[in-house]
Amino acid sequence: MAYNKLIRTLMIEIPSVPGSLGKVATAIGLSGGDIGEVETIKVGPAYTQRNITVQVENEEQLVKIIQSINTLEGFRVQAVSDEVLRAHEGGKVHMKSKMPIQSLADLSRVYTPGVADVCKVIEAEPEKAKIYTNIGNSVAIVTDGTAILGLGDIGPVAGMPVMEGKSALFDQLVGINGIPILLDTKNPDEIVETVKRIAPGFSGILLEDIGSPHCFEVEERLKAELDIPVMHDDQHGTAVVTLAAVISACKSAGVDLKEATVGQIGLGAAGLAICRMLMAYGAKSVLGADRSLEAKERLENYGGTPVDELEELMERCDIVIATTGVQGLIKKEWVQKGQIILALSNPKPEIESADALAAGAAYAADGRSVNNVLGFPGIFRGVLNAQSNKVTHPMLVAAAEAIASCTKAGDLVPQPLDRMVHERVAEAVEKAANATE
Ligand SMILES: NC(=O)C1=CN([C@@H]2O[C@H](COP(=O)(O)OP(=O)(O)OC[C@H]3O[C@@H](n4cnc5c(N)ncnc54)[C@H](O)[C@@H]3O)[C@@H](O)[C@H]2O)C=CC1
Ligand SMILES: CC(=O)C(=O)O
Ligand SMILES: [Mg+2]
Repeated sequence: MAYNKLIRTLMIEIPSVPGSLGKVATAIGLSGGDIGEVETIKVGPAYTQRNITVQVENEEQLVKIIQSINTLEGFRVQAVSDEVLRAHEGGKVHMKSKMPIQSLADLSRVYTPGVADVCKVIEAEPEKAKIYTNIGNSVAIVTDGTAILGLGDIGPVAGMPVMEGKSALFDQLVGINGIPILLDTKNPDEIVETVKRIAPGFSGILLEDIGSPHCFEVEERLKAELDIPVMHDDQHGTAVVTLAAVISACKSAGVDLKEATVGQIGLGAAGLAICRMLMAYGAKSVLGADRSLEAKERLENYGGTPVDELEELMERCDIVIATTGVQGLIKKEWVQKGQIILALSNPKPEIESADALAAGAAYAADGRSVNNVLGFPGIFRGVLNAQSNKVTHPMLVAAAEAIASCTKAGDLVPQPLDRMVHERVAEAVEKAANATE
């Protein structure tokens, strides 16, 4: 099933006569729905109850499907459930014990009194905590909830599904223990103070969905004040993956980045970091637009060129990247022939890739494929493997080049679930860390 549509499960009561399931399938198909799994819940003499999963474009189409099933004689949609919500029931991650605790001997080994000896070993030699606890493999995923995806300041608790998602990805892609930490403050001093105080339990800090401009100060201060690696994913994870996509797009389109003009729409956390990365990587010039004057001034301070009108930026640039959180911001008629367009906002892009391509773009991608999931797991795996206490610019460039090197000809980035990509990123980052230390 495609992942940009709504997925719903319909619980339907169907007459127990041959051909009934076919009638439901036809009703769903004629209304434009796409059928996934079909599950039989109960078979009775008169009625059979089935769960049918359908993929639909929008809520209106869902309503149409339900109405058309209900107009069939003897058929009734009893309930509609949301597969995505169902997948989140009870949360997506779970802290689990690695040790079986079946006997009293196990208990005294894993817990008291045995554990006290381990505490004393660590007290005498604190670095042994990395051997005898999971601190060496744990990263805090810290948010204040101020820029959750492109949903804005919805608060840390509403942002928890995203943090649990990052945690699940850390675990499954690179075996890191990612612990979500929700902060009940947006005050930079309090964020820094709180993260510093919880830092002893972790070997790295991934700042996530902390909005601009306070994210810049928070990250800089934590980097300076902590002796473990700190990275704001929305800035640097995104910049890494965007650079990888730009490298691939330039290669495929025969564009030399050193001769290219890049336009960045949205100069917040992601946008400013992307500009800085592309300028450092040698783009000829980087233009940037934002509705905030301060954001444009920040770009200018880093050597970029602010532009006031989006249309002007679209006209002047070979490569356009957007991270505003505003769905549909880029109009089809602004797209130039042969342009490379990365509309990276989640959950919905500034322009659909199909529309950008139809309007003449040579390459187009959105934030579901060009996504920092390709970056942050391998970056932290590499940094932890190298036992480095920082994430540096050369490590980020090495990560971007590793992602680009795993990309198939014609694609902009590799498939995020390809474990080999994350291994390559980790190796490249570890190598870059060892080269600088
Ligand atoms: N694909 C990916 O891996 C990633 C995508 N993103 C997406 O980028 C978007 C922004 O995220 P952040 O940079 O963290 O947020 P942010 O809040 O730090 O930045 C958003 C910026 O866009 C500007 N903006 C908003 N509306 C605008 C408009 N109509 N015209 C011009 N500028 C406008 C704001 O002034 C702000 O500077 C979100 O939708 C997020 O999902 C962010 C990180 C990773
Ligand atoms: C992917 C991500 O981190 C974001 O959209 O905020
Ligand atoms: Mg994010």
